[in-house]
Amino acid sequence: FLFPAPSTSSCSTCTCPTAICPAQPSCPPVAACPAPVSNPCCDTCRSCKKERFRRSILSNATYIVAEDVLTNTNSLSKKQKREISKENLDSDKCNSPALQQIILQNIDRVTSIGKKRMQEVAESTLGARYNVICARGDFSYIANTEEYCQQTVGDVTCFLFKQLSDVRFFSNARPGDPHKLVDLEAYTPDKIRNFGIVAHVDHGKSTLADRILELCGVAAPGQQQMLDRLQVEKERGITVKAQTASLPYKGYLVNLIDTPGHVDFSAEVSRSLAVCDGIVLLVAANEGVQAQTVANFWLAFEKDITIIPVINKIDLPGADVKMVTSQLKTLFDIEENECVLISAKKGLNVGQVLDKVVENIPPPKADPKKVFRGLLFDSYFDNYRGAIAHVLVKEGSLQKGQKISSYHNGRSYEVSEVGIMRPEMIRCSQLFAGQVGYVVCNMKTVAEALIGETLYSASLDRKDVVPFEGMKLVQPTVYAGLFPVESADYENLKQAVERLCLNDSSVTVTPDSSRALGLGWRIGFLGVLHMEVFGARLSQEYDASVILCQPSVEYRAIIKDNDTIRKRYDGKSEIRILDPGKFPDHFDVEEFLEPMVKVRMIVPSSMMGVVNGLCSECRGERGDINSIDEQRMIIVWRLPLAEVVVDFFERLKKLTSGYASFDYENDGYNSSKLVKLAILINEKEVSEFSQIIPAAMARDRARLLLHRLKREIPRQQFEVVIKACIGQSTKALSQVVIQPMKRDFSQLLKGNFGGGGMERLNKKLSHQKKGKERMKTLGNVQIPKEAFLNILKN
Ligand SMILES: Nc1nc2c(ncn2[C@@H]2O[C@H](COP(=O)(O)OP(=O)(O)OP(=O)(O)O)[C@@H](O)[C@H]2O)c(=O)[nH]1
Repeated sequence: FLFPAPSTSSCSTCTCPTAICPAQPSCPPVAACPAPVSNPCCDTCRSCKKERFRRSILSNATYIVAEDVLTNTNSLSKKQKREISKENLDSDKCNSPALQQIILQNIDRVTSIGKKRMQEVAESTLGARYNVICARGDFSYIANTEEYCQQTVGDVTCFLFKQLSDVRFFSNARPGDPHKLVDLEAYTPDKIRNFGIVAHVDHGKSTLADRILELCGVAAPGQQQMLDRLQVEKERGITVKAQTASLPYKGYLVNLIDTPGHVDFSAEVSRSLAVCDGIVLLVAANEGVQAQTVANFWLAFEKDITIIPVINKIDLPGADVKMVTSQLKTLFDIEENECVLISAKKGLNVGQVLDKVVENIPPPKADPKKVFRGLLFDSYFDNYRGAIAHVLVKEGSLQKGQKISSYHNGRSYEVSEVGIMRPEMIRCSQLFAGQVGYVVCNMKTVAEALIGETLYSASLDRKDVVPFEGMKLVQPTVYAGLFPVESADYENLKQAVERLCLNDSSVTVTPDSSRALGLGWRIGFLGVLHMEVFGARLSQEYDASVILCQPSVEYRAIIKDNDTIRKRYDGKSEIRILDPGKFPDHFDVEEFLEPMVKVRMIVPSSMMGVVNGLCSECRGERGDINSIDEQRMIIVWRLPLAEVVVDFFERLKKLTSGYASFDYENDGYNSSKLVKLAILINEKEVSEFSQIIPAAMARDRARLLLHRLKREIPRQQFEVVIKACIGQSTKALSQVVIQPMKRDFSQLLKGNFGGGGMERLNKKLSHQKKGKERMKTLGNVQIPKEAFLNILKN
């Protein structure tokens, strides 16, 4: 019996579950327990013994048994079972490091793909039959094995073992066991603090969250990025999804939300702030205030919530605390003495941050006396349990079995589980007013768990319920085609896309198709990084191979005020243009519109010139310029989004050697001259390569496309002319020629340059030329699929 479950009794040293022990109803509390190795009550009381045995079976128990006894487990006495397992305790195959590594590398959200992959890797590397059991929470099994490993990652426990014969999966933990459930009743609103950690990218949010988890005794020291659970988050070291953790601290329940720093995920930040009464605004001492810091400050300021300024990374040699405090004073009027100086990495002064949180952030405005009403602020999809909603309980309480309704969706549910994140899901008996937790209530899709939804007790009449102010829905800014690499994988990919979308409500999906790439989708994302993360998650979590095409933005066209013309566009006065195949006729359009963004950049003063040059090259309009200290300026430009999504940030980083930071927000539409850039190969249009772009970008884009096409299309028997043209015109904006393959007739000369040799050669060459001309008019250019992939790929 190798991995005892965490102690569930109120006494850490004595395993006696006090609540069911009639002999000793007052088992000493944890602190006062005098190390009773053999607590008398456990030996004398029958029901206690019985319960203990039941627990030993139903807790995380791994029985390592010999092959012959496995078939006969039922006949084993309880004692025998324990002894058998003890015998194997010394085995060096227990928790084998090789298996541990395989689990850590392959564990995901317990999808069958993840399990299969883990099994395959173990079998191929270790050359024996292996099996995997994965589940959330406690589970028990009897496995006949001689080598195994049990590992918990996040809220998933995984048992990978060399399989000698059958496995018996015992049962999940008892869901209703009151000993397992955390009781949060003591945390009344005045004992609760809800706050978010916000900062620019890489200023140390997740590291600070790790240290806070350690300080609150929830995590072992030294663990990293505990709130970044997705593989893509771990690999790239970025936070993509905001995560909550409810932690006990000095008699308070502090709910922290670790938010993403990258501009693409700023919607996550504003969503998180809806449930916070304050923020910890983190600034790295070596980099100072950056673009995202400014954006986050104003977000919190507008919401009128408490801001606790914290300067991180003070251990670094390049840390300049004076510079940061003066920047904070200039930009936000924050006094030097308000700042907490910490090193999240070293764990220095982290306690001071929590003390400030408790002292300065007000308790949530919540009323425990009323009937339940809660705000749904986030959700994700679990393959087994459907949508899991994260809620802030504003009034009353929420518990298992309670009937609730959703205000906007108008549906009713029965709550099957409530709990808090710590950072794994921990079941609780009840969630009380002011607390942040999760609720499972048989919502089938995330669409039902609408962000900003008001949940209320079904005992209330809908007309008496005041809904919470909804949250602003974020609109995608960039769109890209998504196709399976092999058309046969379409159905599998469809399922994967649907599931992933359930976890990421900010993407939009519309079916699309292409002659070259088959069936697929046009997907709307919040930015290019969001798009990359989506692609990476598809391959990592669903094992899918996908082609993500080059991103484009959503243009619009105002149709001329004429009934006949408007009829062609379903009577609409304004249309969205995403598909080049549906680009409207210029004569029908009054005006084309292109999306604009307000870009805020913080750059060293010495590099102002180059940055301004870049922005005006990108058709920008200059906005405000302010200095934040002697060395840094904050500059604002209004730029077309199409210019920003391509490679603006890379160019900015290159020009400023990485010293500039940037952040943008949508800023309406501008009138623009748009064109359709068509690619003609031997005078035939290949629609897959067509693009809608502002006329100003057409020439550069045409050159780039033609350069790629020339590289990718193999030489043919005849000459191939590739032209980039505007709209229906056949006049080339740019053109490249791929020379034909030629047969070498020079051997005909055989050194005979005079006489008939030269003549024969010329005759052959002229025949060849004529033949190729004929083929050029008749033949189709062969474009291999790989060429399509390489050109269309982002
Ligand atoms: N020297 C030093 N390094 C730190 C400190 N805090 C964080 N770091 C490092 O800074 C890097 C970024 O830290 P993260 O915690 O991932 O930053 P983040 O703000 O969560 O990043 P995003 O989620 O991508 O926005 C990591 O390499 C950390 O080890 C600190 O106090 N001192």
